[in-house]
Amino acid sequence: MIKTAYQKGLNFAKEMDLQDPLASFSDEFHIPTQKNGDKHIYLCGNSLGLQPKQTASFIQQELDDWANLGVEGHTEAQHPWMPYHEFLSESMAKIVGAKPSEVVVMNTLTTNLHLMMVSFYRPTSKKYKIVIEADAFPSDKYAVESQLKFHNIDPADGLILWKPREGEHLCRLEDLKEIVAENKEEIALFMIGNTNYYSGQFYNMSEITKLGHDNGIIVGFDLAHGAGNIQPNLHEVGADFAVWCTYKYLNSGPGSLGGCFVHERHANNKELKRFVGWWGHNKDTRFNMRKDFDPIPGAEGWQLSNPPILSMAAIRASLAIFERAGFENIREKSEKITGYLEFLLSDFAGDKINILTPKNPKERGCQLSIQVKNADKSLFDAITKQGVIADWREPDVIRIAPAPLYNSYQDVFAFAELLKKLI
Ligand SMILES: Cc1ncc(COP(=O)(O)O)c(C=O)c1O
Ligand SMILES: Nc1ccccc1C(=O)C[C@H](N)C(=O)O
Repeated sequence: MIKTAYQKGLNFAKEMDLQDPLASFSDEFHIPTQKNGDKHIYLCGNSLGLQPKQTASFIQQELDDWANLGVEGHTEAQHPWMPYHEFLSESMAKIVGAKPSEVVVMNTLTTNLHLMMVSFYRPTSKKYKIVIEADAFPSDKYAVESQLKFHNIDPADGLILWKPREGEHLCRLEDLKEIVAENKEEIALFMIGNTNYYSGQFYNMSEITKLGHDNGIIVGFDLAHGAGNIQPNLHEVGADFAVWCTYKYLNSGPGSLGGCFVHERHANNKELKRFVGWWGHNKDTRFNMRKDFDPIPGAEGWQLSNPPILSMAAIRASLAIFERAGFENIREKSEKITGYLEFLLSDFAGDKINILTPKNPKERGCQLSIQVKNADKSLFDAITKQGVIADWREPDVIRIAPAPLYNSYQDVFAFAELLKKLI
């Protein structure tokens, strides 16, 4: 009887894989291998995405051009290094729903967050507070606290935490509205991590942005867990700025460069204060060297330095896969495969498993954050021992993220069966 149910479940997962139009993409990635030679079940794209097989050749091309051309590669490489970041903008813009002139790949996430706050967090003695989710990623919290301190504002006064209610795990928009109603004259900035790294909750960006703008508040998003996972539609939503990394769902390698969005309404505002460097200067006169700073209109104008081409080559390799797969198809599979994971878990969850992530597919990406009653990290360690790579966040959450580009329905089925056996 049990065997039959198992077989039925497995057959269903196999059938879903057969019908999956993105199924062949998993062959384009290196799937980590266990010591016994079997492939791992990799459900950890929320932390570090897998390596596309074509990444090596994209990087090799730049190494070859460097070997053969030396400095001339800046202009003569197959993909000249001088404008290299421009080769990424169009594909990256599609991923975050922006115009190419609104996005730039540069630096890393926390650096970009600081650069954006230099420009967009301009506190006055009356309007100086920053709102952030209580469960924001630590780096974001450190960054906003240090910006407050930089402006001689005590975080105990200047930082407002948007918290879930007592006994709940998710933040409610009505509570953010309440915060605004109580502090509207004083709030200068919303800095919201979307999708939230811990709960997997994807907040309604249009409503948050409208709420902010209606009250004279600048709105910025950290899309570390959003980019390549959900569609943030940044231009339409009207956010002022956003930052993200490319090593999670964008599969560009550990510590790879980040992305940055500046809405086009700020593109030509030369009055905006910013920290600058020569790569943000007008390209026609950049090498005249002695000109006053003349920012490139749009997001490119926030660049500081000439970027690391080898890292950008990895991003080009990854974005080429997104172009071929089509982001809408990725989203479609994401909803299905995460829904399938949720279905399998709820089948045996009883009161043992609590999924923190919202049920509504429009309020989440592919990650489910799972709490198992009375479990400690030994459960996670047992899962790991059986070949599943997922991650654990203190105090008691296992994050599972089926990434539509390389995970199969059979991966999800195998994980659910394992968890069922272990709890
Ligand atoms: C939401 C969020 N913000 C910030 C970071 C830090 O990014 P970075 O180390 O690239 O600055 C991460 C992940 O590391 C993250 O998930
Ligand atoms: N970049 C890293 C380097 C080392 C270890 C973890 C990370 C992560 O990215 C963690 C991720 N931001 C998270 O949501 O947990």
